[in-house]
Amino acid sequence: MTLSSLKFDHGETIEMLRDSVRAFAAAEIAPRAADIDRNNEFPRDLWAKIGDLGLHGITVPEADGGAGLGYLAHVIAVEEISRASASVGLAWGAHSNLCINQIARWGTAAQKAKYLPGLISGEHVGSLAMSESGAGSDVVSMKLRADRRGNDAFVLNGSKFWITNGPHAETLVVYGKTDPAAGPKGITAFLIERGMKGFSTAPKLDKLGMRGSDTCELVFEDCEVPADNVLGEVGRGVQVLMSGLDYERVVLAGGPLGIMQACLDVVVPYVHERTQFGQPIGEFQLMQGKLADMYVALSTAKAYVYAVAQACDRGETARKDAAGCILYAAEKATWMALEAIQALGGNGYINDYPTGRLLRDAKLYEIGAGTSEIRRFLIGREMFTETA
Ligand SMILES: CC(C)(COP(=O)(O)OP(=O)(O)OC[C@H]1O[C@@H](n2cnc3c(N)ncnc32)[C@H](O)[C@@H]1OP(=O)(O)O)[C@@H](O)C(=O)NCCC(=O)NCCSC(=O)C1=CCCCC1
Repeated sequence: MTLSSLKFDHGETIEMLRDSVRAFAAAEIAPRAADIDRNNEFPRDLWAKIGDLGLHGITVPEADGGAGLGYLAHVIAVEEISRASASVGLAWGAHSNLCINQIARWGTAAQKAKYLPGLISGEHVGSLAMSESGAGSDVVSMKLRADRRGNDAFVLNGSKFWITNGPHAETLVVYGKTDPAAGPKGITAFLIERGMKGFSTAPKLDKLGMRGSDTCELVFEDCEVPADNVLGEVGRGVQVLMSGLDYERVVLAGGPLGIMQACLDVVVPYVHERTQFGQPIGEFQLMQGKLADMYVALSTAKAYVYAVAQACDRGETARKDAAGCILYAAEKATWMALEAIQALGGNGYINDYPTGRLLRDAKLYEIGAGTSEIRRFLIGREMFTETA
């Protein structure tokens, strides 16, 4: 018997999308998830297969070669991929949302024609770089310099840190300071290509979790970038960055939803199979209480995340709730992975079971795309100012 879940009426297109991504992820990703984690390896071969499914350009308008489906569809695809492997879900979210969606939203016709086809087919991997070793939560204090050279180029010097997909990306959206004295108004976004002279990547970082999603430092040493590669306007990169973070938080909130579902996928069969004191452990009310709390947490998180994604699809700004839905989903995912370990007892603590991986992967979502503390700050500040 399979566990039934609360139905959200998202219409036929979204339900078909969910079914096809779920079937793909179950066949192509889930069987490899433990090895991907153990070997600390980004499964690049999946990119072409995801491209064949037409998923990479999920939010890109059809006129630009995408599927034109929107943010709710994007959340659901991240959720289903993350259910199979959270680290593949994260790497794909960085590719499809942080990179592709930003180019689709801000790119000129020429930029879109040049960069989107390779990213949408899966031939190329995409990345986005804002953080630096000294500018994480305080992202606008970034130091990467982008100095004008004549009318036609900028020269980038500095580095970016913790960059998801950095080791593999052919196309990167990178933020730098074109006017360091202007604070946030001195930020500009650039499109960077692997192979540009003066651009290199350091060895990948050895992370606690999300080990199928490679992360590294990017280094820029007199890297000359054509002025045509400015994404958006010079000096207005902070708008590109901040609005992108809102969409990123909503879309990546699909990750913790997938992790929570993966916890149930392990725990529910286990409580039937495992017997203690002469009966399946699911007969014990303390275990039924755990099941209930897990189910309610996932259903609540889904309702919040989906509602915010639908608001984005209606064109509403959702800064407070973008932060709110990922805050809630991420904290519940970490809690739920701990509950899953507890439900499996000794087995939950050994690596033959996926529970340890789920916990290590879940923790990233309380840090990446803004820490829980930054999310609370954003929500509280907006609540205070909008009621002043
Ligand atoms: C919120 C924050 C802590 C502080 O913001 P401030 O108060 O300085 O920003 P504020 O004064 O709110 O705004 C600045 C300008 O920006 C405009 N704008 C804001 N929202 C928007 C918007 N939605 N659309 C357009 N413009 C916007 C704003 O108007 C202002 O411009 P103005 O001065 O008026 O000309 C911000 O720094 C932040 O958020 N940090 C977390 C970074 C952070 O989350 N990294 C995570 C990187 S790691 C990551 O992403 C991943 C990790 C793992 C996997 C993949 C991804």
